[in-house]
Amino acid sequence: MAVFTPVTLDDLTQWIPPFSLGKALAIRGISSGIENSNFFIDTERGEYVLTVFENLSFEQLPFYLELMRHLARRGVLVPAPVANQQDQIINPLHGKPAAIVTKLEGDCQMAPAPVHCAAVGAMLAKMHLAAQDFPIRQPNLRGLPWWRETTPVVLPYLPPDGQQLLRDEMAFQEAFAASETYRQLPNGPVHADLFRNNVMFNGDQLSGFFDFYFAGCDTWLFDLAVTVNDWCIDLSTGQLDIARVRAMLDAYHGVRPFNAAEEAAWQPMLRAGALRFWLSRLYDFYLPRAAEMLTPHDPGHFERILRQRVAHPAPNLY
Ligand SMILES: Nc1ncnc2c1ncn2[C@@H]1O[C@H](COP(=O)(O)OP(=O)(O)O)[C@@H](O)[C@H]1O
Ligand SMILES: N[C@@H](CCOP(=O)(O)O)C(=O)O
Repeated sequence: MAVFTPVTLDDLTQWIPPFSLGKALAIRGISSGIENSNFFIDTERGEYVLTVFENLSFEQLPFYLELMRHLARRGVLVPAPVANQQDQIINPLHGKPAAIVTKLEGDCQMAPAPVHCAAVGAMLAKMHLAAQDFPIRQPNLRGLPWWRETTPVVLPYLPPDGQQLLRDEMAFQEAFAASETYRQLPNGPVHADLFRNNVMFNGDQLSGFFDFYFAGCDTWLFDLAVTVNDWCIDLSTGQLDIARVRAMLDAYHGVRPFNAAEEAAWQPMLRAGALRFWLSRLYDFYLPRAAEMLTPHDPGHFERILRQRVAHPAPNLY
């Protein structure tokens, strides 16, 4: 729905020469973004995506864009940032940071089958391995410290049974995060928001992961739990669909085998993945940002998922 900062073909024509993409031929705004102003641009060298960042600063952006550059160079399917002749990938446009990245072909797969889940699982494992030596470190900014801050802010808006669930789950997650099992979980840069709307498919062929702006360093299992909680469920109930879960986990394991600590941590981590998005959706629902123009996502969806994950044992990781 949003292009917050308009960019005309004239603006682009003046801005684009240092990128060696030839002349700008056309620009059209992408309506579906919610955070940034995104455009498809046609150049003499092909089609790209231009993003003008509305909230992230020049100081914050290198983690995300350099991570994408690092992953693309290692063959992980992600948009590759295009550098200018000075090798800069973040440049000011209308006073805001902006970047050009390669365009992923295809569309999002909003009704995934096991074949799609397998492709996502294998690419996610490949991404975790490829990001291991990424030199910039930033914690997951939506991790446990943020849950601690946010819980007391949203608690007053919840009915008694919701308050009880949130308090109990926070206590459970605090204990889990302090456990020896947790310490043994491999970690590194993760996407942390790999929902169906952040992956592109060209037919049944995965063409790439995008929207890295919640990425940070966290356990690899947390990333997988977030992904399973969106890709492998019945959206109306939050119940896991075992065929899709198996397809994703087996494909991931085939590229990056799980360890025993991860098996022990799997159910708590599925709960953590649900809690993280319950909290952010509660926050956005009850405390919307000024000038927020969007209908907030339903927090009840992740409350249902959390209750499901608490009540039912997780399928084996491997
Ligand atoms: N590299 C890309 N290749 C193809 N399409 C893209 C790319 N990046 C973004 N898009 C399109 O733009 C839309 C909005 O992008 P998104 O990153 O979700 O924006 P925002 O961060 O503003 O929410 C996506 O749904 C997708 O259709
Ligand atoms: N995936 C999150 C919201 C993050 O927004 P995105 O559209 O940029 O991925 C949710 O569903 O709560």
